[in-house]
Parts: sequence; structure tokens; C-alpha cells
Amino acid sequence: MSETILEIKNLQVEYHTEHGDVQAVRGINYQVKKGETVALVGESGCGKSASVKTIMGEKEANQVIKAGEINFTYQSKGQERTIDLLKISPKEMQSQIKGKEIAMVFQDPMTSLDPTMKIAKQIAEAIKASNPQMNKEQINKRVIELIETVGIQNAKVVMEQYPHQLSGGMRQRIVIAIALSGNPSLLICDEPTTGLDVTIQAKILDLIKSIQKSRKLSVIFITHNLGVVANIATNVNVMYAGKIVETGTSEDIFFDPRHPYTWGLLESVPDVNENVKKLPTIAGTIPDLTQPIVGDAFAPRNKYALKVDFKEQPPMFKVNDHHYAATWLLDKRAPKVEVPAILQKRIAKMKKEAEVNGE
Ligand SMILES: Nc1ncnc2c1ncn2[C@@H]1O[C@H](COP(=O)(O)OP(=O)(O)OP(=O)(O)O)[C@@H](O)[C@H]1O
Repeated sequence: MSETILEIKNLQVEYHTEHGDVQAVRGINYQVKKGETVALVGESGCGKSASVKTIMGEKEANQVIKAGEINFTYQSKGQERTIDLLKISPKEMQSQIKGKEIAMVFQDPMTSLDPTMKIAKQIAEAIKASNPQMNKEQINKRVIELIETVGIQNAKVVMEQYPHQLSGGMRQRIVIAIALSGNPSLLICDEPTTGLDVTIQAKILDLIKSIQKSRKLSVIFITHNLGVVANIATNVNVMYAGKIVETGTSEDIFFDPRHPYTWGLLESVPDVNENVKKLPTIAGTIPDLTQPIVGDAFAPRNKYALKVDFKEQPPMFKVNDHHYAATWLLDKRAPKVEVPAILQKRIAKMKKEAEVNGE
């Protein structure tokens, strides 16, 4: 289980706009191992999507990859092969990787589905694209298998329907079935449950978790809501203004968060059991990424910021072998700052729940 299948090194992505160059991703590093779910979490505009779109070779006309490597390891003709996804041709990306080794599930299923085509045909097309040798009968069998894999029982009825005849949750299940059609080793989920109601959201998360386990899939899961990944992520990367500001296992991030930005994100997680009228959000907005950022980008919104935060980018301080955070609060010269009391209470509660669930 310790094989690294994806290694992102110093990835820097910019967008040219008439207002200046947006530094969307400012040098990020992380790895995804076989069978692991890695979460990328942060508010809107932090560079989560920009960083994963490059994995799939999706390039907008105004996008420039300034630096970095995306090394992907997979089995090709029985041999292990590692390639830098930033260096392969669009043709190779299309014929070898996209949909076959790496597949993606987006937030809005309607953008991935063709409203004019029956479900069976859409899944069949995806199967054909990655298995051109299959005959009609084999494809039909596989369509039904895939629909059943994503937890739909009346496969024969659903396959004859059009996307608009299905609920949002069912549509997302179909998108996941299509993503699985090429038997990928890495699945990228970009806010796959946003917009779905809470109970459906939980069902889709359970589905992704069970598929991930049964197929030993690696998953990159993007969300702005840390709560969504509490039960599915092996590792969590918290992103702010194009950088990873804290990284650790789920336990590190949920039970021992160190960056004030992570504290803010955790405080903003809706708690279904608490009768809160208005959820706390982090005051302020993300910085203008067309302007050079001096120091810790979060400093202007951080009530615990030290003088040095406004001057110098903090390094990734080590908390333990798998937990790092970029905040000067972890420097040994920094004053001792406690996790906010309200969050301490939440953490104690989450720990108790995890104990009860035997996690
Ligand atoms: N095509 C584009 N042209 C110009 N700027 C862009 C483009 N795509 C993204 N950006 C900018 O890059 C930054 C990072 O955006 P990105 O979509 O990666 O953030 P995100 O964290 O995924 O947010 P969201 O959850 O809203 O998708 C933002 O400032 C965004 O406005």
C-alpha cells in the first residue's frame, strides 16, 4: 500500500488575464499512494481545481505552467512506467491516460452528461473509448455491471432513461460509472457532492469510499468543506492562495490542526447536531493573486498573525513525520497560542465520535 502513483513537485500555474497574471498555484508538492484518498481542501479560488486540471492535461488558452513535475506511475503492457504528465503530448494523454488511467468526476453531473443521449449509450461510448476490442454483447454486459457497481438496483430501467429523468444523486452515480468504465487507477473528484442534499451527499461519499476500497483506487478529493472528507480522506492538504499551508493524515488535521487557516476551515464545518443559526466563516477574502504576495498570504485575515507573517513566507514546520504546517506560530521563538476554545470543544467531540465508531 505504500507505492506512490502520483507525485506532484513544485507545481506552479498562472493564468494570463487583462488584469495581470493570476498566480493560481504557487509551488505545491504532494504525493498520492496506491489505495489512498488525498483531499485538497480550501475556500473557493485557492487553486484546487487549477492544480488538478493540469494532471489531466486540461489547459485553458490563458494558462501557463511555470514550473513543476507531475510524475504518474502506472502499468503499461505488464510493465511499471513512470511519466511526467506535463511532458507528454495531448495525443498520448488522450490515448493512454485520460479516462483509462485517470478519470475525473465534477461537481455538476449535467456538465459531464449529454442531455440528448440515453444513459446506456453514454456509458457504452465511454466503455468503447477505453476498450475498443469489446463487442456489443460484452459492452452491454459491462454497462449493466457498471450501473450496478454504483449502487443502482434497477439498472435495466435506468439505462433506458435520459439524464433529466434522474435525480441529482442518481446522475452523479452515472457520472461515477462512466469514470470507472476505463478501470482507472486514479479518480479525481472535484466537489462531487456540492449541490446535493445532505443525505444524498452522504450516500455518494459512501459509494466513493466503497469503490475506492474494493478497487484499491487512489482518489484525489477536492472540497471547500473539510467536514465532507472527515471519513474518507487518508491524507489532507489544506490549500490557501495557491499553496499547501498544512498537510497531514486525517487524524493530524482533524485532531491536531496547527495552521490558523485550518482552524478557520474546521470552525466553518456545519455540524448537523448543533443548532447554529449562522455558521462562522473566515472573515475577509483571499488575496488578489495578480499581486506579489509577501509573507504568509493568510496574515491579513489571521488574528494570530505575528509581525514576521507579514514579511516572510513561513517554511513548512514539521509537527511529526507526516504532519507539516506553514505558520510562524510553529517557530520555537513564537508565543504559545492555543487552538480557539470553540474548536477545542469540537475536536474533543470528533475524537469521541471516532472512538465510538471504532476509527
Ligand atoms: N481560466 C482562468 N482565467 C483566469 N483566472 C483563472 C482561470 N481559472 C482559474 N482562475 C483563477 O485562479 C485562481 C484559482 O482558481 P481555482 O478554480 O483553481 O480555485 P478553486 O480553489 O478550485 O476554487 P473553486 O472551488 O471555486 O473552483 C482563482 O483566482 C481563479 O479566479
